[in-house]
Amino acid sequence: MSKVKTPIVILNFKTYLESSGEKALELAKTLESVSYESGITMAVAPQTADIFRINDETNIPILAQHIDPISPGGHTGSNLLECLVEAGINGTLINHSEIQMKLADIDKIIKGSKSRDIFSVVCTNNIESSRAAATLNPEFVAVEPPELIGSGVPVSQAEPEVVEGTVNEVKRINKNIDVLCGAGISTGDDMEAAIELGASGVLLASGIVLAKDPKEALLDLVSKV
Ligand SMILES: O=C[C@H](O)COP(=O)(O)O
Repeated sequence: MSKVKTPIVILNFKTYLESSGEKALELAKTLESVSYESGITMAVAPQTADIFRINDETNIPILAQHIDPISPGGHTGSNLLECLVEAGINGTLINHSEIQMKLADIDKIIKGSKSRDIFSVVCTNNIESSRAAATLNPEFVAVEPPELIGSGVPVSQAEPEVVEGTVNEVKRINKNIDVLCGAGISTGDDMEAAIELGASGVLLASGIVLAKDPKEALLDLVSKV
């Protein structure tokens, strides 16, 4: 698998109306334009229903928000890896704080993704869970203290020791794993602080999706990289 160029900004669309349907496509096109203008790698994690169209109409890297640990067959309402690959994903979030998984299932999705050249971003909530995630060899570990998610209080400024400690622990286990940080990130100062703490980028949502002008917010986010 070719290494994803860092620093990277991954925007999780979650299930906000501002990043659903037509607005998901519009936001993906905005990220594609800002990525091209700034030279900074950007990727989107839209809802499953929006993946195919975003892949069809843009060249921005796409992540699934979640992949169910299932094999093809009799399952209803699940996200099957093989189907998401055909829809056009390049990567996947795994174990996001809002849809957590068992360790064995995280391992299964990482292995299945690697075999299909899909990069994995395993979400964790502290240094200890980041250490455990690193032993499974994903491409990325994204540390996000749950209490800061959606708070507008950036982890890189509020809990820098969690970011720095995660970088140190993950790199001790496998120096090839890149660490991202997320939760409350929204400005260029937040991203600059994350990079200074050793992170290779950020995973964010509300600071951009709910911004009055998402393009302006994205340009500010990468203005100090
Ligand atoms: O996936 C993104 C994280 O949950 C952070 O969300 P947030 O940027 O709204 O705090």
